[in-house]
Amino acid sequence: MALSFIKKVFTFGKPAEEPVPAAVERELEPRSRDEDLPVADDPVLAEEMDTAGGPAADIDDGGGEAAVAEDDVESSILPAADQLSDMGVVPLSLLEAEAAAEAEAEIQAVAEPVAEQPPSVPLGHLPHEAADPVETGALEQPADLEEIVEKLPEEVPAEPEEIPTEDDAGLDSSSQPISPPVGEMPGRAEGGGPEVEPETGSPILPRGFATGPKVVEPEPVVLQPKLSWFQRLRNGLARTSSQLTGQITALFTKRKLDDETLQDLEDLLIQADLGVETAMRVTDTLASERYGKDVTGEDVSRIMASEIAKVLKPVARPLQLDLSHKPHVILVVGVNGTGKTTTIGKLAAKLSGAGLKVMLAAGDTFRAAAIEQLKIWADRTKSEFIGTKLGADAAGLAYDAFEQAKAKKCDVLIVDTAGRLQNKAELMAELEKIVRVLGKLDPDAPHTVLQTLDATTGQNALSQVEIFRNVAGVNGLIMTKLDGTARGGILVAISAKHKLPVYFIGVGEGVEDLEPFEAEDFAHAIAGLGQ
Ligand SMILES: Nc1nc2c(ncn2[C@@H]2O[C@H](COP(=O)(O)OP(=O)(O)OP(=O)(O)O)[C@@H](O)[C@H]2O)c(=O)[nH]1
Repeated sequence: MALSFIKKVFTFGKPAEEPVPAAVERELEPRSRDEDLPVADDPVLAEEMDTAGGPAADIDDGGGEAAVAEDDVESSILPAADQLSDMGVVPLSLLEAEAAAEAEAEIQAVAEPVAEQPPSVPLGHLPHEAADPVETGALEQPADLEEIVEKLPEEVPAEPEEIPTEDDAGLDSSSQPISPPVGEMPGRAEGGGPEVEPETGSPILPRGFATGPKVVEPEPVVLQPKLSWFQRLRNGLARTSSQLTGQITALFTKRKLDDETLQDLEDLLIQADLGVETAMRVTDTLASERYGKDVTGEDVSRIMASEIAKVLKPVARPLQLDLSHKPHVILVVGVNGTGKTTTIGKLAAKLSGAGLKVMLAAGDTFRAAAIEQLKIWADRTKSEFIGTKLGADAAGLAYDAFEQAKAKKCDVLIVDTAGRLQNKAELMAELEKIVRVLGKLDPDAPHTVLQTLDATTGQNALSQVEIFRNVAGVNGLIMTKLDGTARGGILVAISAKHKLPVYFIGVGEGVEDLEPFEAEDFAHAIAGLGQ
């Protein structure tokens, strides 16, 4: 390499009449052969630039040592100036040397951009719309470019490098971009998550896949809008109301109100558990107002809501607490699973939240889980708690509870009882005993006997009230599980028949899902109307 530069910078032409001395020729001859010189990797451009005064320092191909070695070689093979003249060697002029160096630099300047053509935009594959910069003259092509390119076959790929496509990987690329969009890049978590260093040599994956460690996204905080009680009631009664109003609308589509439609409506309302009495009230009112006229489903819903409200108003009463009694005793009874324990917890939350001192007594001595469940509610609601061992006498516990509540000056004592089927005489007798024992401690106790009713049981709830009323003297009702049932109409039938106060209704398992019973709200919700 250095030798080629030397060849360019120095002319070895000598006057013919002055032959080179044989000794000198011998000394020069072996060193004039390229193969005898140490050769760097890039024998043409970089080193020549270096020697020609170009930016040698910038071109460090890692062969620094080689360059130093070449310098040594050059100095060892370069004859001194006076020696050259002695040898008849005539140095090129400075201008000639510069011209040679410039020529080499030009070759490199032209060659480099060609060699750096991005493989993804191959020549000849420009879109037709895009003007060819060479054709338009925007990019002036050097006249000798072809020649230069020919000289550098290894540096200019004849064919552009193909980017491997999904086809190459045996995958369908018909609708695939060559570069997958952000989020589908290998090594990048989907959804633009934190970037993950792609593994070297990782394959191009189909859409919907990503490589790298699983990125755990933080749980999005979903703020639930706070619903009003009426909204929750409507949601809870949605199944009941949609079934009812759907059937009514179907019945009154393009029909005048006649005897037949009235009879159909009455049947429909009875099947919806509203009870015969309420069904007849609705049809009578409808007939008196609209007989022989066109009637819409909404007309019927409004009249139905109005009649239901009339039935419910007398029973929608607040639970009266006589706080002259310390404690006011509430005995909670009902069939298994109707929601006694849960309802006690919800009531305790309301009462202790209002500043009353409450004691909860675990009178369901049949179920260990029931005792534990009530203890949890007592802790949650900061209420006093009294329990006994499994299988112990429930009446005895009721007695102890009253004594303790009195001693602790509790305002309210709520006694849980075991669920029992109304036809189990033995269990019903035990319930009677609890009532008797409490009556011995305070002639008015229990002051309130609350029965929980599960709305999903439908017509069966009517007979449950009948029996518990006779055995335990039930004097108030709470209907639970009005949410998710299509049988909410049963509350209307029970109210019409027993005329017992309905204090609260439950529309869910949460502590806030128990609210005072409001006749108008319930009537509107069940008829699918607004407040
Ligand atoms: N969806 C819904 N579930 C309720 C409601 N009230 C109570 N529950 C659920 O009904 C189930 C039974 O409730 P409990 O309070 O254990 O009933 P219980 O009458 O004490 O049961 P026993 O001790 O077996 O007699 C529980 O899973 C409660 O969470 C309500 O209003 N709506």
